[in-house]
Amino acid sequence: MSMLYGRLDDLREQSSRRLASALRQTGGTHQMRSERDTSVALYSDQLAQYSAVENGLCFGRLDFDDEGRFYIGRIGLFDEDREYEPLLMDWRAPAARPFYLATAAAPEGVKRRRHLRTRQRKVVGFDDEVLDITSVDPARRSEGLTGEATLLAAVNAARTGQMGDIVATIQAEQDRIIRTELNGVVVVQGGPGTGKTAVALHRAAYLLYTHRRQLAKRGVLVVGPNTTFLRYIGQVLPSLGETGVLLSTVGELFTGLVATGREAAGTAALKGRVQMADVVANAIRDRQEAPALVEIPFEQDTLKLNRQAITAARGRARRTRRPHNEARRTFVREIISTLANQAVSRLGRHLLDQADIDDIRRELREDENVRAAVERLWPTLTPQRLLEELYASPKRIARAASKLSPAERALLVRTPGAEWTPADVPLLDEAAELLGEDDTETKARAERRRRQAIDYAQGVLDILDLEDDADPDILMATDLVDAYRLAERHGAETYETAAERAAADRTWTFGHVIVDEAQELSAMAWRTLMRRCPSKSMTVVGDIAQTGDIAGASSWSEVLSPYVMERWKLTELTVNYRTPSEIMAVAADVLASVDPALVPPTSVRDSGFEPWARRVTSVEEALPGLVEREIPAVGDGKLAVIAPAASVPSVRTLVPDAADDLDAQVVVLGVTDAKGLEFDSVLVVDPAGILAESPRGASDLYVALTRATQRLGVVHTGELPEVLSGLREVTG
Ligand SMILES: Nc1ncnc2c1ncn2[C@@H]1O[C@H](COP(=O)(O)OP(=O)(O)OP(=O)(O)O)[C@@H](O)[C@H]1O
Repeated sequence: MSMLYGRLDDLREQSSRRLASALRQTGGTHQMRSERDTSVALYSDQLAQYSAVENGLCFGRLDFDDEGRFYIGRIGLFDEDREYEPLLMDWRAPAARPFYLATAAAPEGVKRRRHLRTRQRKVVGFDDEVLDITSVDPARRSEGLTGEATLLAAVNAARTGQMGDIVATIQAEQDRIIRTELNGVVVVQGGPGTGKTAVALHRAAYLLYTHRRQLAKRGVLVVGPNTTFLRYIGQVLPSLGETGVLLSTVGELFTGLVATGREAAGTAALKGRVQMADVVANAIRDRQEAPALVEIPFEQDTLKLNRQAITAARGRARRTRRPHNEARRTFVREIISTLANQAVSRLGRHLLDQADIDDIRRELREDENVRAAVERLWPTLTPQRLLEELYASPKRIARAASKLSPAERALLVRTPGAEWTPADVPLLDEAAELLGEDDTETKARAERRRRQAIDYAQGVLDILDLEDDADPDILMATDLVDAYRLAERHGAETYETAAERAAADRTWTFGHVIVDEAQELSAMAWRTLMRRCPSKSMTVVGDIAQTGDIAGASSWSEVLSPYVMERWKLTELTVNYRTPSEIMAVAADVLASVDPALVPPTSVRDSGFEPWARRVTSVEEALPGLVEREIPAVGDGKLAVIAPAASVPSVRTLVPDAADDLDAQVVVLGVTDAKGLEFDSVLVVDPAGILAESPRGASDLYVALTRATQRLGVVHTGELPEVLSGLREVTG
């Protein structure tokens, strides 16, 4: 072990030396500077990676029948002095696969698999498995687990509020999914706690390792349901030495806008329906107006546009099939030409030459009244303006959404200035596609960046000039020219990771997209995501049985077939690593009430703790004491109180130490925010309230019950819902 850490230290020192020397270089030709920037980025990345893999650098060893052996770890290390012989095998390398897949029945030449337990840089223990067919006991329940002792230690450990990586104990069914080929859509369906999120993140690391060249350029996007969840999983990829992945919610994908507004569940569900794509398209056409007559005062005269002329211009513009803001140019040209003809014939065509006619056109184009008229007939629109003005006007909604019922249309009405909601984002994105990019802000940003680069280049040249001790007055002008040129070249080659560039660009398309809790996404959100991934290289991870959002999915085929028809591959995870069997037995009844055909995943272990229910006369009175009593039981771990969304604020006041950030020991959450998370102990408050709160209430209760890794208690005031009759009632 010390040899491996010695090698890691050498590499770290080498990179910091190179980084320091790159940082010391200043000036030089533009090419030297851009090379320097690339080196700085490269060495900084290397240093970040070396620190990230410090913990648990090496976690396994494979001994082969032919007496060969090698160590497995987070990254590959090679012996420089001995022709780069491998010292440590990267877990993602094909040669490392038997560590995850070899079994006694199919040992792949492996004699022994060793899982190493390390603390800081020391080995503190190990578990060996001898892959010997005669040792297979067919009666053992856990047969088929890889590295069972290490796995059980990992799943039993107290939770920290941050998801950890599972690189040392990936199971065979998970490994197969992680290493599925890059192309095409892979769906990972699995019950709660089956490691879907873990698999998705390890797959991102695997794909970046295996297809580095292809993916580093376009980047990988991981989409999660909310920012709490993204924070929870945020450390996993860095701990695997990967930092260039963009983590985002769908609500954050519309660059330059924060969609934190809230709205009624029915409104959000409606906005998620695929029919909204037509509503947005109709809303844009509706803005291309053709009134019976428009009169435009121009100089001493009044020019007239009748409906026929407007419709003709509009037809031409529409036939370009360009987005609204781009087609506007054609519309303007047609209108100006109609108006110019009128003006010319009134003045007398024979009195004017071509230069006069050109002047008239120019004057018309610049005239305030003409501009205002054109703006009314074919306005320049941003997605924000389009939607805001649509929501503000029941009349506009009626025209754009004639296929919706009056009650549905009423759900869309909203006063201008209200905050954008997550369900608005796919609509804004749809609108942006149909309107054409309004890139004023991007252009302004690029211009600012260019100016900074010019200032920098100018600064460098100034220094060089001074060093040359030349006449500053003469050099000024040429320097300026050079500075522009240098800055431009320099700017084009500035090093930014794909993830950074992608985050600043709405139209960025990714090399691979991973969608977690994918069952929650609406049809409109899928359209947004599919646009970000034209190659349709995607990993879609979720559990149809856990769908809580009314706009969410009821079947993978329904979600995916509009984009890839039947060309997607279903993979399944069946073992639950989180929830112990005692809790799963209770959750299984709830699952059966969602759909009797659904099969719950099999728990990998028992906890020895029986979940309970307690009927109380008042939650206000009882809950603080129950929380107090539960805290010592979780020790260093975490406790979550999960309540119906509507009662979360009041429940929070009952648990004084509770916070909504996951670092706190006790958190109070609604089901939506608890999705994908886990805690050592969970208290579910008011299960009947959770069931009643949404048409998908049973799925929500199933999610709430399956968040616990050890202990579960249910607190209720009225009768315990029928689906929980398997719980033991306790008193006192
Ligand atoms: N092979 C493994 N080794 C160790 N721990 C594992 C393994 N697979 C999963 N786990 C652990 O099980 C827990 C559940 O995993 P994860 O959150 O990925 O499940 P999930 O399927 O996404 O669950 P849900 O659908 O409820 O969100 C995590 O703590 C994860 O680290």
